[in-house]
Amino acid sequence: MSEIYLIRHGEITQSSPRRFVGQTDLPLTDRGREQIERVALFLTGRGVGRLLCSPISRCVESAGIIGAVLGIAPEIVPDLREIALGAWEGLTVDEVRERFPGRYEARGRNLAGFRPPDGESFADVQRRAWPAFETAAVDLDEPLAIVAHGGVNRVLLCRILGMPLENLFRLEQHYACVNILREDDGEFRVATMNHWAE
Ligand SMILES: O=C(O)[C@H](O)COP(=O)(O)O
Repeated sequence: MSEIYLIRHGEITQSSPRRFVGQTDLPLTDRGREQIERVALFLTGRGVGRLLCSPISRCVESAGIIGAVLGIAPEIVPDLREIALGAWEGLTVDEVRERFPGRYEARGRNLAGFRPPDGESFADVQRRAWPAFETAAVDLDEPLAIVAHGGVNRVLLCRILGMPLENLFRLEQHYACVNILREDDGEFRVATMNHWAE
């Protein structure tokens, strides 16, 4: 049995009102870097031998900070990238409602299956992210750390918890939170969810 630390990247700049981010490449804020430095300290001494991250720069940067402290080179895993929100990326909820009437509400009724134009559904994300996660996380000899996203972490947690994707936003994922998972004989358990410190 070994532990998997599933982490969300640190804070990024968000405008107010909030805009859909998806795969848009936004950098960490200074606060986000500090949050991740605290995660690196939390992981110190826990025997983490491998560090994976999404290819999007907020995760690459977060993993770089953690890797520098732990002395591990991060490995990029393309299938851990955040959900593609296509034509909705960069828009506010009001702008989506204006440009795509009724679609924001349609998404709310079908979070698992709804795809924005040129985008993905959460079921699509689960289909690609779960095999990437599982391949890396079974039969571990030493603890593993993964830096990914709010959407990716939630679909992985839903799968482990046996929760329908329709409920995924009930799972909180703060910036720089750590979820502690345990794997035994191909079975995963969630030991701690959304652990974070300010
Ligand atoms: O807010 C969004 O549109 C995306 O889910 C971004 O999530 P992330 O900040 O965890 O990448």
